[in-house]
Amino acid sequence: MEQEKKYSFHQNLAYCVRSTRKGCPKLLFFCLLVILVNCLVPVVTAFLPKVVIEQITDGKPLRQLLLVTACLTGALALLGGLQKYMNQLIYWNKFTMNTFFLRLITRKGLTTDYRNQENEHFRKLQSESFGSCNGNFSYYAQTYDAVVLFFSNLLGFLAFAGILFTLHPLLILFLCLTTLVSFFLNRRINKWIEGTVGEKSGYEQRLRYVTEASDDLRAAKDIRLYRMVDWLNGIYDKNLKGLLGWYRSYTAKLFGVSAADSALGFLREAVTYAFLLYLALEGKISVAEFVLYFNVVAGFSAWLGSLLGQITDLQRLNQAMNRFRSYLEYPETYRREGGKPVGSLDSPERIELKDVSFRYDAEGEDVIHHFSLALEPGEHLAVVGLNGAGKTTLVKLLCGLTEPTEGTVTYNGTDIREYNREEYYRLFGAVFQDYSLLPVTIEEIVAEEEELNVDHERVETCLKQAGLWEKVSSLPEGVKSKYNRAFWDDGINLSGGETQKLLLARALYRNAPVIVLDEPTAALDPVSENRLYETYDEVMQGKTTIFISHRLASTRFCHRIVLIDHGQIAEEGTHEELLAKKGSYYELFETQAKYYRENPEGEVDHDEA
Ligand SMILES: Nc1ncnc2c1ncn2[C@@H]1O[C@H](COP(=O)(O)OP(=O)(O)OP(=O)(O)O)[C@@H](O)[C@H]1O
Repeated sequence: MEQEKKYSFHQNLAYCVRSTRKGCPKLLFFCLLVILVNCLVPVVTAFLPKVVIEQITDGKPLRQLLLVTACLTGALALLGGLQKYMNQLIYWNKFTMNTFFLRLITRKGLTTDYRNQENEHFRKLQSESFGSCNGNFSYYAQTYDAVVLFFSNLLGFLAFAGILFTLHPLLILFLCLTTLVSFFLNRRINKWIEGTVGEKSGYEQRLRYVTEASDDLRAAKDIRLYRMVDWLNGIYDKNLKGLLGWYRSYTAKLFGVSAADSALGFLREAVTYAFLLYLALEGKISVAEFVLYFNVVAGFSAWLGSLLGQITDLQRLNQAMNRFRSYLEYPETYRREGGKPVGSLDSPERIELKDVSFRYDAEGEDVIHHFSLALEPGEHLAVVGLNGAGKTTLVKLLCGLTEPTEGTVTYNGTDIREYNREEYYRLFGAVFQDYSLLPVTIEEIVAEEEELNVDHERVETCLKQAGLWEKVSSLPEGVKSKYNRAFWDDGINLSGGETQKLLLARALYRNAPVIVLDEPTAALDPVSENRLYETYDEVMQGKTTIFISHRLASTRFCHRIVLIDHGQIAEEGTHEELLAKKGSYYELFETQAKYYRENPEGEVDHDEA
C-alpha cells in the first residue's frame, strides 16, 4: 500500500516512550514499577514454600518459622497491593495518553494538505487511527499493557531460567522448544491477519457508512424519498456477511492453534514433572527443592508462553502503530514555515495557470488538461461549462487547495508552491458548493473570530451586502443568534438560500483580494439573485473575482467569460463576443434562454434573457 510506514518494534517502542514523556511522563514510571513488581511477586511466591519447608525440616524454632513466613507473606501482600494500585494508576493515565494522541490525530486531520483529505488511502488511515485511540481498550491503550506484560514476562523468564539452569540446562532447552512450536503456530495466524486487514477494514468502513447515513439528517430526505432503505440494507447485509466470514475464518484458525497449543502444553508438563519426580525419588533434590522446582517449571512455561504470546500481540500492535504513524507522518508537500510571504493582502496581483494539467487518480484521466489562463488584478472572470467540466477543480487549483499534476500556478509571478500556504489561503474569500459552518453565533461565523474580536459594523455591512441583514436583524438575538439547532437548544437554522447569503457575507468580511464564488446564486430567489448582480461591481470593486455559474445570463457583468469543456478552455470573451461567435456558449445560452421567452419559437432578446 502506498505511503505505509514499516517501523520495527524497538523504533515504535522508542516512539511510544518519547510520546509518553511528552504526554504523561508519570505513566512511564508507573509502567516500570509495575514491571518490577510483576516479576517479584511470582519469584517470592515460588520461594515461599521452599523456605517454609526448609524451616520445618531443619527443625527451626516455631517463632522463627512464624516470623519468616509472616515476612514473606507480608512482602507478598505489599507487592500485591502495590501491583493493583499501579495498574489502577496506569489505567487512568492511559486516558491522558489517549487524549494526547487524539489531539495529534485531530490536528493532523484539520491541517493536512487538502489533497490528502481527498485521498482515499489517507482517509482510511485516518479512520483507523481514530479507532486506534478511541477508548481505553483501543489498540493504542493496549500497547501499554502489552509492553508492560512483555517486559514483566522477560524479567520473570530470565529469573526462572536462572533457577532452572541450576537443575539441568537441557530442561530449559526442552521447555523452550515446545513453547517455540506454539509460538510459530500463532505467528501464522498473525500473518494471515496482516494479509487480510485491508479486507476487514473495508467491510467495517462500509458498515460504518450505512450506520452513519441512518442518523445523518442531510441524508434522511433522500433516503426516504428515493427509497434507499433496501439498497442501504443490502450494502449492510453484504458487508456484515463479509465481516462475519472474516471472523469465522479467524476463530477457526485460532481454535486450531489453541488445540495444538494445549497438546504441546500437556507434553511439556508431563515430561518435566516426571523428571522432577525421578530426581526426588532418587534423592538428588530435597522435598523443599522439589516444591521450588515444581513451582518454577510451571512458572517458567507460563512466562515463556506468555512472552512469546506477547511477541505475537506486539507484532499485531506494531502493525496498528505503523498505520497510525503512517497517518500522522503522511507527507505534507505544501510549504508552511519557510515558505515565502505572499505580500500585501490589500490588493490582488496577477494569478496565472501555466499549462496546468490535473488528475485526481494517478491512473485516471486529466480533469484539467493543458490549461493556461491569466487573471489580471481586479478582473472579474466568469467560468461556465457543463457539469463535470472541471470548474470547481480549476478553482481548487487556483486557491492552492490542490496541486497541478503538471504545469504551475503563479501569483505575482511566483510559483505558489514557494509561498507559505497558510498565507496564500488568506488571499481568498470563497463560497463553495459544499461548506461547513461552525455552531457559533451568526456574527462569529461571518467574522471567523470570537465575539471579542468581531468588527460589528463590518459584520452588519457584509450581511447587508449579502442580502441577509433583514432576516438576521429580525431574529430575537440578531447577530448574536446561535447557528444550528441540533447543537444549541435555542439555536436557529437557515434555509438553503439564507445559508448561501451567510456564506457570501463571510467571504466579504474576509476582505480578501480574490473572491471565488462557486454557484453562489443556485439557492437564491430571483430578487436576491438580481440584487447580487446589480451590486456586484460595487461590492467587488478592486478585487479579482472568479464567478462560477450555470446561469449564463448572470455572467454578463463579468469582464471576461471562459467556457470550459473537458478540462480545457473551449471559448473565451465577453458575453456579447461569445454570442456573436455563435459557438458552444451561444448554443447553451439559447437552450437556457428559450424558457424565458414568451414565444418559444421567437428569437431571443440577448439583453433581456
Ligand atoms: N475528489 C474527487 N475525486 C475524484 N474525482 C473528482 C473529485 N472531484 C471531482 N472529480 C471529478 O472531476 C471532474 C470535474 O469535477 P468538477 O467538480 O471540477 O466539475 P464542475 O465543472 O465543477 O461540475 P459541476 O458543474 O457539476 O459543479 C468530474 O468528472 C468529477 O467526477
